[in-house]
Amino acid sequence: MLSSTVHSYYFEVILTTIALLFGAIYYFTRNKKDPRYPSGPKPIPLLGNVLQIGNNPLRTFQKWAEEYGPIYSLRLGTQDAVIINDPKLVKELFSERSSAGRPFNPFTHFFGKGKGIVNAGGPELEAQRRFTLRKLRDVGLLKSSIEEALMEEANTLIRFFERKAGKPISGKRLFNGPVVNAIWRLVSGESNDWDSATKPEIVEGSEEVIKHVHIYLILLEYIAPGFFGWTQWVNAVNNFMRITSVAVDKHTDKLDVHNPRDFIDHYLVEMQETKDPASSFYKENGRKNLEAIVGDLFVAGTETSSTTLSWAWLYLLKNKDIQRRAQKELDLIVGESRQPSLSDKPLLPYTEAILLETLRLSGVAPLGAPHRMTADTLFKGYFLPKDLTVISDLYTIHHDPKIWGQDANVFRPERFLNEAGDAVVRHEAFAAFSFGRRQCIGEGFARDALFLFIASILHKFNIDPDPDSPVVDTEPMPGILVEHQPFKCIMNLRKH
Ligand code: HEM
Repeated sequence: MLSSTVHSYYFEVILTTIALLFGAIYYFTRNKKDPRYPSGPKPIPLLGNVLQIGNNPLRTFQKWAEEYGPIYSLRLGTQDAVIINDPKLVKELFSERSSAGRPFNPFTHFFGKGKGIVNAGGPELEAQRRFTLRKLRDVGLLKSSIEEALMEEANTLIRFFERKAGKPISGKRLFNGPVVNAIWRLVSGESNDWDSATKPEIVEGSEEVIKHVHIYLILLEYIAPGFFGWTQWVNAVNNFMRITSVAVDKHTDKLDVHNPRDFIDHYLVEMQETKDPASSFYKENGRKNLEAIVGDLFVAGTETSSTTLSWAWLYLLKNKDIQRRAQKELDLIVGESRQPSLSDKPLLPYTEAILLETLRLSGVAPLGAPHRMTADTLFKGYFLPKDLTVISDLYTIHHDPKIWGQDANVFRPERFLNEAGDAVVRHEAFAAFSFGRRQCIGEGFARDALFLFIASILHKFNIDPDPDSPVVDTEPMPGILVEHQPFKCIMNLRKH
């Protein structure tokens, strides 16, 4: 009896030893890297470098950039990643087809189930991306209706501030309504009064999705979904997708192929003209892609744009002299009797420079969106294996004193102007919308919308401090996007 217990004990010890040995061999062979793989901070088993990243990832990445240079590696849990913080290198690598994949992400995947743009890949993505980009950029019907819609949104914003003039207002979430409405108009042609007592369904729906996003959702989906918010988030996404699906149904019923009015109409026309069953625009596949793209435009476009606008408000609140210089330019070009329009843009370089400097300094999408290598690649002597995650550290690029000078952390719109101060200059290291094959497709729309909103408000109002609330500093709060601290301001009508 005793001998059989001892026997089975030894047997278990031997089995465990063999299992551990195999585990160790697997771990070390799996982690044995090509000698040309970029180096980086030393990871620990299972957690990788996660603990070293700490509670201020942006600062940690800046420190690692100094220590390890423009390309270095990290291990995020069991996932290998390479970080790039040199604008030329990001541009060059992201222009290559082999860097244009996306790693699996439960959030974006839940929205599009691999369809659409943000989370898709391969030839289907290329066709969908090309079509959407063309429609957003086209100087055609859609483009002119976008301009008209943006002017109206800017006007609603002015009326909103007129009613609030002289009273303290919170600078947080101030621009969600107009931004969501502008994108919804572009997509569905429908306009809603975001400032009404009951929030329009689309504003409420997209705010719910954002409200329930937090970084722990990814892990907690598997542990206690109801308690930690996964279920609420899934419900919010399903509700949003229902709104989209209803809009597509309505458009299908009323479609006039000779007179497409908005993005959904344009897409439905493309679907009708597609006769090849293998095409990503064909029937059911086309419908799935269309609904996924609508979700993508909201996920990628709303929070980025409205947070950028809030940052502009904070920078302007803290820089009265910059407000005055922009207002001087606006008074000279636009005058008193009308609202600024997009056609004024070339003559309002200082106002545009305010927007560019806000995009640079705030860095709302600090790490862009992660890419995935789709093939083994040798890049600048470094070996980047297939399936490696590649992250562009746009925040470090935008705050690098070697690029922007010793005042890299100062809000100074002049850095985007020529010497005479009368034209905007292109800065090669300006990376807010990233570069290459997955570069933001909403850049033109975002730059037009944000420019028009900033110009229209500065034309009419001064942004002043609330004497009862301290003016906060501009140190960002770390998160998925870079958010400012809560602040209050008072909008005072200007006396021309
Ligand atoms: C201030 C506003 C915005 C900023 C800073 C911004 C920034 C970015 C960045 C950094 C990326 C990642 C690019 C990459 O993967 O390398 C991206 C992707 C994307 N953006 Fe934007 N974006 C903004 C507004 C918008 C708007 C208004 C829309 C749509 C109307 C939009 C639609 C998209 C889409 C669909 C993608 C995914 C592209 C792809 O996967 O191929 N963005 N954006």
